[in-house]
Amino acid sequence: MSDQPILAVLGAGSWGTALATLAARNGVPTRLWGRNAAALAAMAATRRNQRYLPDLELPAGLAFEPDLANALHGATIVLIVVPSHAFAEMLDEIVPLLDPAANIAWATKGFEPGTGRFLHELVAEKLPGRAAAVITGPSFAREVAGGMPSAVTVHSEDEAFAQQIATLLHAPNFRAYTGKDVLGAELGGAMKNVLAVATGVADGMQLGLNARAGLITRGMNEMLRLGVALGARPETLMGLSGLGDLVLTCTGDLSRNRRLGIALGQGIGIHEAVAQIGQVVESVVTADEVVRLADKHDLDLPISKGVRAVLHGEVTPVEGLKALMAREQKPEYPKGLFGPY
Ligand SMILES: NC(=O)c1ccc[n+]([C@@H]2O[C@H](COP(=O)([O-])OP(=O)(O)OC[C@H]3O[C@@H](n4cnc5c(N)ncnc54)[C@H](O)[C@@H]3O)[C@@H](O)[C@H]2O)c1
Ligand SMILES: O=P(O)(O)OC[C@H](O)CO
Repeated sequence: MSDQPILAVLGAGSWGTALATLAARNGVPTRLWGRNAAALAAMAATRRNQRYLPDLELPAGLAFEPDLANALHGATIVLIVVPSHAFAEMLDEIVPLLDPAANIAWATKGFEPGTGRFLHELVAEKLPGRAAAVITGPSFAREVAGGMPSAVTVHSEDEAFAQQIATLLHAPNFRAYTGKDVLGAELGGAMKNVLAVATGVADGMQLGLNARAGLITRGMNEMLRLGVALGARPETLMGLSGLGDLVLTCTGDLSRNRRLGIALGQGIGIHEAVAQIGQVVESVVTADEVVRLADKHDLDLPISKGVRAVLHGEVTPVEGLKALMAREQKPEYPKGLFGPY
């Protein structure tokens, strides 16, 4: 691992731009690649990402590179921040272009659509032998870009690589904790997007604060049950990557997934709601994959399943809520907090 990393950030939306800015401010040579060459040229000229983070002044040390091969040339760390539906394709594109010394990090939250495979599984399959780390946790790009205090996690089986990524991003108001539970960290970041839709729907229907707290807590239970079944560490799910991001996204109106839920709860159709948000709303694809994984492990996750059904228009939000409330009475933790479930 090189002591003087060169960073390529792939994905010039709000989160890729915010993370690239943190690294560049730390003096790390950083290139930001995006698929829209005109947008990159405008960023280079104005030092602003006008569409995604207009208030952020982009540091002088941040370079913009529309050519993927140039962006990757000599880069020793590649940080992928494209939406989950584009993740596998992005890996395929970079495989022949990577520097032999390059290690891989990502801040995408989600699964491979259609298979429920974790992003770390895709990285291991397509880029074997390279250190791999996920950056996740409660972090609205706009707040990070505005220098507001934030704490995230970096998980990797390679502790030195996790530490290197944490150091690369560290700032007076940006703190990264490290860990080794890549699966747990990824599961928390993906599932909270689905659960945020549920609380958003309830808030859009003006069901009150009791409903919101109930959904967050029972949602956390779903995250723990699926996580433990898949081999995640419960403490990862109870930490920043799980509970932390769940609370943020279920209560913070900057969350696009929460805003989607609010719109659905107000009777707005899904296509119109997603178009109004105008950015990536990961729950739209992630809900299917959470339910796929739950079915595979024979787990009943009623909130996640309800969100999936509402997103597909199979039930209305009112019908979805009625179904949740009509479930049979049972103990809160039939088999203890951490299972076995
Ligand atoms: N924005 C946040 O606060 C935040 C925080 C943590 C994690 N994330 C995660 O980061 C990922 C990216 O989200 P974002 O917020 O930056 O999204 P965004 O909507 O702000 O931007 C999406 C970017 O992805 C690009 N893109 C879309 N399809 C692409 C493709 N096929 N190939 C290459 N680029 C493509 C778009 O051009 C755009 O630049 C998501 O998984 C999201 O959950 C976002
Ligand atoms: O806007 P959301 O709902 O995609 O959430 C953004 C981040 O994942 C919050 O940690």
